[in-house]
Amino acid sequence: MSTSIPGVPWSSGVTRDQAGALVVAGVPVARLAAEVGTPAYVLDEADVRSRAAAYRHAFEAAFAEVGAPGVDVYYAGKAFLSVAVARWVHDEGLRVDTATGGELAVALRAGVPGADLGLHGNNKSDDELAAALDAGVGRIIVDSLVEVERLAALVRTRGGAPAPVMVRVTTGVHAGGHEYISTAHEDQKFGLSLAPGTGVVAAGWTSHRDATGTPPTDARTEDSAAMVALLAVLAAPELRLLGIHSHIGSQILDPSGFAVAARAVLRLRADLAARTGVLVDEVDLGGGYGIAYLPGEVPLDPDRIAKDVAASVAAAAAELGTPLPRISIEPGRAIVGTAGLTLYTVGTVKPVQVDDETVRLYVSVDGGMSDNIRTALYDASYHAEVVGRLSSAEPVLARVVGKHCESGDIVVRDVLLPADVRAGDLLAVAATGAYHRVMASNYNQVPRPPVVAVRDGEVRTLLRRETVADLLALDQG
Ligand SMILES: Cc1ncc(COP(=O)(O)O)c(C=O)c1O
Ligand SMILES: N[C@@H](CCCC[NH3+])C(=O)O
Repeated sequence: MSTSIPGVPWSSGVTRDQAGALVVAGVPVARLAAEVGTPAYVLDEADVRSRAAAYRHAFEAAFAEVGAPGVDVYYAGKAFLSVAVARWVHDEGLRVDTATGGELAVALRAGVPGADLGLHGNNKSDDELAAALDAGVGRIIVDSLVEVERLAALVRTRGGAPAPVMVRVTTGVHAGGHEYISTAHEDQKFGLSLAPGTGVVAAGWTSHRDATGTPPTDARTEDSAAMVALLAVLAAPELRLLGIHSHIGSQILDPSGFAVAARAVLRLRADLAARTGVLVDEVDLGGGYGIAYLPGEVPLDPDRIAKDVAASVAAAAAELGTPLPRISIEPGRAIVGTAGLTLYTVGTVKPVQVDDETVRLYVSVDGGMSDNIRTALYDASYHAEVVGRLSSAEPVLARVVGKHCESGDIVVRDVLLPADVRAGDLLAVAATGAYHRVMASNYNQVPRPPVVAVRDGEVRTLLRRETVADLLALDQG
């Protein structure tokens, strides 16, 4: 995927005009600031669409090449979801993965058919499960033994067709940009372990038997939690087992973990078939494909990763003597991350003597940790530039900070900015399309910024700016 400004992770529609100001999909940043104000999240529609299409084509081609029966790409809506974005990705042939009743409601409002939706979550409420059943979602990804029981009971009470289910497993692969976004090691809350013997604990064996009376009849104490859950789904007439799901983490730049996880899942699928005669049709390998946040960083390439994963899946299936499953993946960040930037206005600029040799320029912007929590939460790194004008002043060490009452309110920890950066300058932070607006807060009663889409010189508001009146309206006195 080419960016028009080499090296910097702006969206593919970003250019500089003759005066040096940034232009996003034909819209100069000064016009954006005048029309929608700052701070604002700006999303390049063409970039989202082309990355969605690139992932779909790459995985379809790679798995067709190895003879797999098909591929589905689910856009992970947790990265950023609005009605328009759900429609864009669905137009591009993607399905939509949701993680809560709220995300499900947005996707449904967008008109995505239930059959093209999935529902995840380690702690789904009965209301969320019922909403998924009402919508006829294509798959519910169960995350615990208790949920298998609860979902079966819900279907029993409501009547109707068996619920289509995938079982989320943890493969023990440690991958991802930060411990908090790594999801397949043992000591965390997601999924069901593949390690032998873990089924005993996961099932709360005795109490599980006593409490519910419906342990899978042929489960053994040496079984993994994942195996016990699969057997439980097969034993429940209210559930229809579609397949096995694995998601190893997020912002993964070393692709080796995908192959290891894929092999582990295929082995479990073969073990289940040997045990029960049921060879499940589908395997989901999750999302997690890393993007560039800094100039020079190299994102995962969809064609490369698709070929590698397809080769590993094909090799594992051949070794195990099982036919290839239908494959699905769930990229989120890789679809919307690079498409977004956050546009701020600079306020206070304060040089601070840090030690005998170093002066750091603290550049305050009109947002902060309420619109970008990733720096504080994951120690994430970003690139920022003064984007309203070209400066010939020398670059100096700077830190972009927000307006919150917190010294950890840092947006960009270290960046070189022109020494003449001043109040009123427009400043943009790159690669903020994923996990920014959706993780935004109202800390210090700061209203959340809008999300605007740009395309061919047009600006369209996807989510309007919150106002103080919105916040006051929540306050019931
Ligand atoms: C189950 C599941 N699928 C997909 C994703 C999307 O991950 P990413 O945005 O890194 O592609 C996540 C988030 O880590 C997830 O938990
Ligand atoms: N919110 C995280 C990713 C979590 C992925 C969802 N399981 C981030 O900003 O990187």
